[in-house]
Amino acid sequence: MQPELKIAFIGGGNMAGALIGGLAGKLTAGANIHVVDPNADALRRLETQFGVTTAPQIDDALARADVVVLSVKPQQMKDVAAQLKPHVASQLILSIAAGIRAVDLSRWLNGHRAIVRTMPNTPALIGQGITGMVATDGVSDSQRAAADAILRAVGKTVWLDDETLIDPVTAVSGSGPAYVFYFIEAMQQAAQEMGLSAEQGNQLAIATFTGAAQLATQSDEPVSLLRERVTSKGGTTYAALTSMEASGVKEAIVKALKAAAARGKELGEEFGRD
Ligand SMILES: NC(=O)C1=CN([C@@H]2O[C@H](COP(=O)(O)OP(=O)(O)OC[C@H]3O[C@@H](n4cnc5c(N)ncnc54)[C@H](OP(=O)(O)O)[C@@H]3O)[C@@H](O)[C@H]2O)C=CC1
Ligand SMILES: O=C(O)[C@@H]1CCC=N1
Repeated sequence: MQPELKIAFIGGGNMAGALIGGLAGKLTAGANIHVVDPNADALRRLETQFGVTTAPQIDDALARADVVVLSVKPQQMKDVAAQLKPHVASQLILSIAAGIRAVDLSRWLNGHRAIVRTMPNTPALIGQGITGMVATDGVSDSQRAAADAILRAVGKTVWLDDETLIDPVTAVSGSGPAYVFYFIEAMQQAAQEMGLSAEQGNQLAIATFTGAAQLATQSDEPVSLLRERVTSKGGTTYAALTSMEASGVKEAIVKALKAAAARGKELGEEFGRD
């Protein structure tokens, strides 16, 4: 534990809550985490659960932070940066927002150069997240290590050299848990339509995802080979995959992820303007 690392969160919503759950009392003491959010109920929950300090708006407490995590929606980022600007000096600014580019954050923060852009995901809540991250030139080695430690407290990290790759990361792993839940929902629906109970469908679909993901993680073989092993010639899996091919499921998934990446880029253009 780095008991002295002081982290401030601007925005105490879903993703910030997931990160704080992994950090408080583990990477740093809860009392070293400060959360700013206008919602009193959300702040009270975080105080009670993790022992963090809170405030309804940005104030001098931000100047004492080593790392300021920007965890508001992309649409809110420019206003937040304007409120934050007078309190920024040597802190590392760590953004988790989709779309918003480091160059825009830097401009809004008076040319601040220590910025890490990240894209985490909600399995961070149970320490199983994965985060794509990229650092600007002004980030020191110790700040980079601190950013990595923060995101590793809730899962794995993947560093990128090129900021434009954050949009594809957002499409794959940032939004990815939603596609998995969507696929599980479809399997649950099919199970029920074929006569299984909701509980049975739920259990079968979720355990299948967990088991297949663990198998893919632990296997040295490509997933395409793992898929082929399930697919007996002329059997049931073959029937299902042939039906999916005929419906263009893979093309639809590829198209959907490209739409997510395009939306990430668009969010940056839409909400990164002056
Ligand atoms: N959810 C996810 O799976 C992921 C989200 N992200 C990114 O994380 C960021 C947050 O997303 P998420 O947690 O889902 O969103 P939430 O809406 O749950 O959280 C944002 C919080 O910020 C608060 N807020 C608004 N304005 C301010 C302000 N001026 N000062 C302080 N707090 C403020 C909001 O309050 P109010 O509701 O009143 O506006 C809200 O509580 C987004 O930029 C998103 O792109 C990244 C990866 C995954
Ligand atoms: O949907 C979104 O815009 C955010 C970013 C990735 C996951 N949720």
